Amino acid sequence: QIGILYKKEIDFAGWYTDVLLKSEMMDYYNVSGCYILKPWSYSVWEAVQEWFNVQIKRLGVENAYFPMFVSSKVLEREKNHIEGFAPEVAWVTKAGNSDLEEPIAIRPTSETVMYPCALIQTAELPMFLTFPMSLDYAKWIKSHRDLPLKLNQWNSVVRWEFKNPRNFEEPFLRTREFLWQEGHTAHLTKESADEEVLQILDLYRRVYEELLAVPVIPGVKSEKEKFAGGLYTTTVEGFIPTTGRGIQGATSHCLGQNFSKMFGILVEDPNASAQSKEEKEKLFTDVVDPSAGKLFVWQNSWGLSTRVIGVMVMVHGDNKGLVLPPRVASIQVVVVPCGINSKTDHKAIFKGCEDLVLTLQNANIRAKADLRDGYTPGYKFNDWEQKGVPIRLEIGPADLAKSQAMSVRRDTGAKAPIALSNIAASVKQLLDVIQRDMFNRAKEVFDSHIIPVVKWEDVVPNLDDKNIVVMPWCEVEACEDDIKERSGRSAEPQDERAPSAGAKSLAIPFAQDRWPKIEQGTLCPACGNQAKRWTMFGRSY
Ligand SMILES: O=C(C[C@H]1NCCC[C@H]1O)Cn1cnc2c(c1=O)CCCC2
Ligand SMILES: [Mg+2]
Repeated sequence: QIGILYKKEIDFAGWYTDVLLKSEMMDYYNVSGCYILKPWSYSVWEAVQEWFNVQIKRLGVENAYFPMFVSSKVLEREKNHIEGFAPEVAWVTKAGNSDLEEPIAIRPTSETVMYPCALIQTAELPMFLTFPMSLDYAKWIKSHRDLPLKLNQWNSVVRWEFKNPRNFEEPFLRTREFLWQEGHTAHLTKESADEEVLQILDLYRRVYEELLAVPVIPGVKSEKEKFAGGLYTTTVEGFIPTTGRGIQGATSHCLGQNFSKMFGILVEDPNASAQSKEEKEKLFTDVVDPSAGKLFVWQNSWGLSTRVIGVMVMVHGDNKGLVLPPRVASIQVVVVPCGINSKTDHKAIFKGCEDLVLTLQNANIRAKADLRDGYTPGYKFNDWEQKGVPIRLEIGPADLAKSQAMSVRRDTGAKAPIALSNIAASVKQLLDVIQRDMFNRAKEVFDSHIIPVVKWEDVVPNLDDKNIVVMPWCEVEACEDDIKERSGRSAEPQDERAPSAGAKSLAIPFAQDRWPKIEQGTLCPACGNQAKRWTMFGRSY
């Protein structure tokens, strides 16, 4: 590889795909909107999975696997869940040369795969469903004692994103198939569901901040931006400084009882009086009367996808390529032999490199020696810098003589000799410093691009200056439509490739105390209604 050909701040799209290709994270595929995740990026996803799995299992979540196919009858059952999304659903209509009786959808998400009814809720269902079918989800919910039910899937989903030609698909950020985890839980009470929504959202915050060194802002979505099938949506919002656009990092929704009412997921109400015999009988008639001491369960669903990889690349990458946070780097330290020529004893140097790698590996540091023949040290330096390896250790005759290695940080380029004695502890410490510095730098950039705005005329200039604005906002849905409309035009001549689209509400941050308390009489800058909470608005992915 001859280095990254694009400059991040000049041609961001070109830079992004060049970095993904040259670092060997991704490769193109001949179905548009689909990409290959090569080991260098898949190992980042594995690091996220390993950490997240430990955390959700502590919360009592169990992993399961459901079919990827959904019948149209079931998919279109929860009306407002599907409306607006329909164009994105991919369908199987044939097997071999014969058409299928009924087209079958490929899951775009699995609510309608996992929640189909078990008990009757209306006579409209075909007869074969009028017996207590053990159909998936509700089968696990025979009694309130089975609650809370907490399942998660690691899988891929398909959304046939149709794009206007200008908006190229972006690998990891928006693809037609992507990997994610989708958690789906059922609770007896709203309180139990509410608590879990926030527990999961904080795990998402930690995936970004502690593993990927990417700062995010947790908050709640506006009514317009929330998941239409749910009760409310919480989110962790990220920021891509190069474009000044916000990006939804992951979402944790409370679905309320919307889906349980639609799919008839009922349990007997533990507080209801002991049901009479005939009331129990009633359950298996053709109409379930929820008032018969039954209650619809409260549900959550939450998802984080391989989008996290794209955000990490965009936030940390530079004009030499990828910059990996140590916590998710599959190689944290690369050892490169130097100063080898006809006069030097390269065997001793290679041995020194191999011993050093073993010492580091024994301390659980992911280290590798690059002893490839036929490549100069300079070539190797460039190669590993492109791949974003956090630390390079150079070992030459002079270093060996002084029993030291020359360390080079990928994030800042800083060089410093490190004594070989106790080198594992020093390298561990340096990795921690790199992880923390990467986060702190990104946080400082994010924070300095969130501009509090109380007058409308300050909105568009700040957006055009690649910022997010935070406003004391009225939370009126019509006002949000108006803001999107009015913030589309930009004072600057439009960059024909990335039109300055209107600003959407990104989140209502939970941490309102970053900004002055909103008093009676503080008016929404867009419409003049009484403001309620500080809300982030920005152009977004
Ligand atoms: O997927 C969700 C909600 C929920 N699904 C599970 C994980 C968390 C969360 O994303 C929202 N959603 C987004 N996009 C689509 C759908 C959809 O329901 C359904 C049809 C195709 C496109
Ligand atoms: Mg979508």
